[in-house]
Amino acid sequence: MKPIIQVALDLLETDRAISIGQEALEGGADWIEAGTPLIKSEGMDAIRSLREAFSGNIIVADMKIADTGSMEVEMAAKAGADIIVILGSADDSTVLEAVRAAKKYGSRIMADLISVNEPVTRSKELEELGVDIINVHAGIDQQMTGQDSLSIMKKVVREVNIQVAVAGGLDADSCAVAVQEGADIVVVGGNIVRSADVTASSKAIREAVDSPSVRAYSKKSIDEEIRSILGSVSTPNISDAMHRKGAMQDIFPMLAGKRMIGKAVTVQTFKGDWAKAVEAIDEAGPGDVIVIYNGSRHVAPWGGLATQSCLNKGIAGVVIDGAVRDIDDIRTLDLPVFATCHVPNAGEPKGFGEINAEIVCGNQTVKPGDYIVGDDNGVVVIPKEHAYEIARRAKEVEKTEQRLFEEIRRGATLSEVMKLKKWEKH
Ligand SMILES: O=C([C@H](O)CO)[C@H](O)[C@H](O)COP(=O)(O)O
Repeated sequence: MKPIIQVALDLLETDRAISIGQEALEGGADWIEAGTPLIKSEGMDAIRSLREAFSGNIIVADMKIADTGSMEVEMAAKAGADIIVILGSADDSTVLEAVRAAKKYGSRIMADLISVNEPVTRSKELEELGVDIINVHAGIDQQMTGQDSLSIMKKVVREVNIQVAVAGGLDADSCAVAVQEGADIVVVGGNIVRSADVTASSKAIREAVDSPSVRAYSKKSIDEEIRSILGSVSTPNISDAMHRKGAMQDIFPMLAGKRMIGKAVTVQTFKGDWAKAVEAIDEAGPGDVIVIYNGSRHVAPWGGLATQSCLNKGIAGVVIDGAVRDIDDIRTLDLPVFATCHVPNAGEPKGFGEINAEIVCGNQTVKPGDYIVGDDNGVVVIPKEHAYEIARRAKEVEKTEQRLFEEIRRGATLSEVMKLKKWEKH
């Protein structure tokens, strides 16, 4: 049987959900899911509206039922849902009540294994309890910390005889792997609904699940993955992902149009003393960013010769809380340089300070190995221990903005698209 694509409409407003759902169906999606955020935002009316708009399609209500199984299934079924989602971790009494109610109203039950400790054992129990579909799911917050659902899904498909769905940040490549490993249903949210071209994204997933064998899936190292994700987002996306933290203050690009991503080699120096700053070039390697605290706007610990030296070593860029000089040379060289200002005079190479100690640069703490990203907006520092999660969250921000941009391009204003008045704090 052809694999089923369930598009998860994780939006806050029904009107946007309907138009995005229509575009997803044009690309080849099969089932329409009223996402949990949509149901929480607009209630059963969201399901009613989707039922009306998509009369020929299966409607899944992602209720994530935790209790009162019968009552909540009845609500969703009467609103028009064909499949209703309960939490796999719900008590057996709730699951049984949900299953009984679903039978009464001619609906099916999908059990979501999000945060279930023993997913394989629980899947077998859920099958026994009468659930129709198991959904092996890494939740959106879990995905941001690197959890994925495919490895568990592979085990679950071998143990149960009911349909198995898989969800959790799936894209065309991972959908292809999922169906090759036996998934009957792929549930895709963000990678369809937050893309600028929903139809094209949905089509790419359709092609991937229909011809999965032609795709190669290569696993990157964590550092490669972090760098690759950070390479596709902006410093504003990262700042949003960090809840408006991480941006260096009073540090500006010295040349326009340069993007910089790398791991910090830190330098603490004092007012114009350029010895440690320049020695750090020899300590740093390809892909590193030298981050210097110098503390003077009037004497520079950095200039054109140091910049050229970095290029010889494949260093990714330089950030200076302080001044640079030789700005005319720096502008002709291909190295991203960020600093407080530029001045004519250098200091002296006295040798005070330290390389690779924790420093404060642009009013942000920077540890050796933290990820530093710079672009025309400025520089952000990402603590290394949270780099993967922040990169993933920044990517989600970027996807959301792409979709908003597209809707605004079609003629709406930002406040209209975001329903700003409705979502003001009361
Ligand atoms: O169920 C979901 C999540 O818990 C939010 O309610 C998502 O619909 C599901 O994870 C699919 O979305 P993506 O992970 O963005 O593909």
